[in-house]
Amino acid sequence: MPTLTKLYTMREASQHNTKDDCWVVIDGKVYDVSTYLDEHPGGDDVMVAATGKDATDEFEDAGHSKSARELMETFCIGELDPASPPAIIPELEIPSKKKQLEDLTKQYWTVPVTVVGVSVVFIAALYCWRRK
Ligand code: HEM
Repeated sequence: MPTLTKLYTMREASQHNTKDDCWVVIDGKVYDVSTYLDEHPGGDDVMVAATGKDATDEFEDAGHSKSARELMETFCIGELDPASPPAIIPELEIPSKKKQLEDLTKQYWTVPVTVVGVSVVFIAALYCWRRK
């Protein structure tokens, strides 16, 4: 009989990214390490920093022992949905054509308006000074 594994998307896993609620994704599996953070010999910060992405490389780079790997399995809550995107891609803000045009118009008007304004004040001051 096939085992029923709960599947999570990276987006879902990435929402658990605090010291009270921390999930890490290692080698396609999702681990809820919330209760282990305080005891983790590598510290809680590294674990929180490893959320929201595939942390396999970080995990392997730390050179975890066989017993660490066995302990790790006790925190496994499921697997990463293979159909979901492997990483969170921040939505790009594409400025609309109207906004681009507005910005450009603002830029082009600021300099001449400032120059004309300063010139008018200067000429007025000069005129007043000469009339004295
Ligand atoms: C379920 C996940 C994890 C478990 C159960 C776990 C467990 C452990 C254990 C037992 C050790 C002590 C050394 C050993 O026996 O290998 C350790 C050390 C360490 N872990 Fe983890 N770990 C996990 C995830 C991570 C992740 C995701 C990172 C990095 C992003 C990380 C970084 C480290 C580091 C840097 C050390 C070395 C600490 C030192 O020796 O100064 N661990 N971990």
